[in-house]
Amino acid sequence: MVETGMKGVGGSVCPSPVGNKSPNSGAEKSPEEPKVQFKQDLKSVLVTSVLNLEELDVDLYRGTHHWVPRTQRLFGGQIVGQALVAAAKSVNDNLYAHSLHCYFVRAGDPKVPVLYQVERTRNGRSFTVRSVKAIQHGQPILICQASFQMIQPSPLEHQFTMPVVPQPEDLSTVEELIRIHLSKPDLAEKLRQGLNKLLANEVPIEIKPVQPKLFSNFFKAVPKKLFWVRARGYIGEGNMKLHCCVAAYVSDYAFLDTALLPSPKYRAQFSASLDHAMWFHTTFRSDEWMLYECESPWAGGCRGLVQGRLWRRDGVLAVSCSQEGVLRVKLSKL
Ligand SMILES: CC(C)(COP(=O)(O)OP(=O)(O)OC[C@H]1O[C@@H](n2cnc3c(N)ncnc32)[C@H](O)[C@@H]1OP(=O)(O)O)[C@@H](O)C(=O)NCCC(=O)NCCSC(=O)CCCCC(=O)O
Repeated sequence: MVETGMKGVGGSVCPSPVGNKSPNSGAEKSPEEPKVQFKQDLKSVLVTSVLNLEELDVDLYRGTHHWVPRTQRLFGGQIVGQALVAAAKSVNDNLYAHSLHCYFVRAGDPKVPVLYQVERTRNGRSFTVRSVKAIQHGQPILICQASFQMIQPSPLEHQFTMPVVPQPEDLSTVEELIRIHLSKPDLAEKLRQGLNKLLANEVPIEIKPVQPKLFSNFFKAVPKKLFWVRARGYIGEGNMKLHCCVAAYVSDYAFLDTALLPSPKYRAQFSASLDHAMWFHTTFRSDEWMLYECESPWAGGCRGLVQGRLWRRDGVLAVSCSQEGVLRVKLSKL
């Protein structure tokens, strides 16, 4: 794993301890307060496998796959998460990722592992930069630059306000929503097959949509969506570097399709993320519910731009993300 031990990161936005507490936590419990859901004590596969890179040589690592999207190209979030693990292994313990910028230059092949080659670009007094190349078949599939900083508290602080939404305990998971659809006797056979395939997915992320109907992509809507998200399984407190790598994995999921929301008459024939950028603002736990606020300010030229914010439950903005993806669409038959 990246590093072990209890470490904080950032702290400039909110010097609160690691963890995503509900806005009411610490206060006396009111009868309306939702019950806290405890996770199974099963370690997240993201920690035990996906982000657990094998060290082959100095600054050279190998990563394997767990879940592969139906497109049969490697999941972008997996490659970014693994690249960040590789980069983080070469920086001092007192440095934490504050941003990364990646280009997906070739489709990842799920049949072979990915090699991660780290270049120690610069070690500064406060900031340290690493460049990582993800390689398959001797060619780069991703180029990534990650910047790390030592903790530097600052009086300069502000953040947007978290949207007010229902708490995850009051919402259904994607799987629960799919099962409700599947129980409808008049469901078209093609849709039933598609939903069953989705259920068989072993994506190591749990999602609770705030507006479930937007997840079906059948309704015209402004290009904004909100969902609660967390890593499946337990990761635990204390390894902020690892939580950032898991957030990198999570942040690419269900992100780009925000750009399709205003155009339900089209469906993506070919979609793939072209680039992905992240900014880590403060401490959080990626195995606890975070609100992912996604919006697409623009689409055109067979591309879509999406921007996202990952909020801790206590209203602290933890991570910001941006991505442009290629979106080639065709008229939807449904
Ligand atoms: C394909 C990328 C983006 C670059 O494209 P291009 O330079 O065009 O590459 P080619 O290899 O020449 O073409 C690829 C593919 O596209 C077809 N193509 C190209 N141009 C056109 C055109 N003008 N009109 C129609 N079709 C065109 C071309 O024929 C090829 O089709 P194919 O033969 O059927 O393959 C390239 O840079 C790339 O692949 N980059 C990697 C992108 C990537 O893998 N990103 C990460 C994965 S995406 C992801 O994980 C999203 C999350 C999914 C999970 C979820 O939310 O559910």
